[in-house]
Amino acid sequence: MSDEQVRLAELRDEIDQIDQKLMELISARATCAQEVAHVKTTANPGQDVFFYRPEREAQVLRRIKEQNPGPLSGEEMARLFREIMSACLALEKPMHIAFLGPVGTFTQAAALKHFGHSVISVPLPAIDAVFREVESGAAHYGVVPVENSTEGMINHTLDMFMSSPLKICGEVQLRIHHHLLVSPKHKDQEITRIYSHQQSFAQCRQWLDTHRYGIERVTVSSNAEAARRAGAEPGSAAIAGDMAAELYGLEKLANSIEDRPDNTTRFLIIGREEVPASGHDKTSILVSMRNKPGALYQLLEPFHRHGLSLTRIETRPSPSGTWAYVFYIDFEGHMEGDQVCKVLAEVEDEAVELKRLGSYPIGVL
Ligand SMILES: O=C(O)C(=O)C[C@]1(C(=O)O)C=C[C@@H](O)C=C1
Repeated sequence: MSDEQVRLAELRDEIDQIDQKLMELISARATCAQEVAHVKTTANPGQDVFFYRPEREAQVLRRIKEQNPGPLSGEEMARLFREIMSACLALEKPMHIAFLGPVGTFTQAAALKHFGHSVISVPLPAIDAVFREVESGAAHYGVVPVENSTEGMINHTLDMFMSSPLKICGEVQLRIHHHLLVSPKHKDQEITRIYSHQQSFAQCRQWLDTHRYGIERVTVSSNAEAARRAGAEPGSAAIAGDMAAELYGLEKLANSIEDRPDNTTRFLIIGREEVPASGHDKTSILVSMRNKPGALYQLLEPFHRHGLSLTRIETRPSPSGTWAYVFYIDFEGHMEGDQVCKVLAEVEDEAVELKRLGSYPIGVL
């Protein structure tokens, strides 16, 4: 055997022994999680038991990122633990996660990033269908897009909160890379039509105008549907992400064609219960104010006075009447905190209506 072969054999032997220990430790962790489930169930007989604990998961993942010794990056290590926790949770209770489908969309990628791969993911055709699935109890949680860094808010999601009793339980951000995709079967044919979702066309507008000017752009209901069509129709291409490309066996004609290199979409996790504080949280509310001078100042002033940082404010037309508005506000802090309680009490005094959409851990992954 050469020196190289001897050294490789030694190192592989070492890796085998480490893997054995890792396996034993992961199994011990999984047994612990089963015991946690037993404690939760026996402490709440006949009641709805919440096996998924977003605040605890956020604390675990934050600690892993902070204490990670390297050489793997904190993100990489957290991703591995994300999957371990996902498998442990599935042992406690398999989670049904509804998402804006079909299979292969960025929303599915966001759901898997947030919950890990050991969930049962349920694709639904529209944002309101995801809300309904969770409201009815058919799914434990739902995942819907809420804003994109290039294109702004997804108003349909915001508007759903006006009437839905659901709570926001978490958030997850996903870097969105779009590719120009074709079927390997038809790749020699001239492209006369490009399919994509309207948001993706908007996020790649400049690239398309420069590189594929004049080619027909056909808007479809999702990127995954665009990929499906490009796979079936000669002379067509799709703009979609990696998951859709893989699902329909498409090839990349051009990689990462989004106009802004930091193109990111934020998704919300919706559920039926409130989430306790994790130590690094955000709160979302909907507020409608009387239509009078200084109303917006009056709404925002308590946040400034109590030192609460606003991360977003959006205005939406109120369903109650013409020229009336509802403000959708995100800020740092948890509803269990003193400062947040004081601010919300003051806002409530002045508002026509205040709806607490939820406090939830700031995205870790
Ligand atoms: O700590 C809990 O409550 C658990 O159920 C354990 C555990 C874990 O594997 O660490 C699993 C699922 C929860 O979402 C959070 C954490």
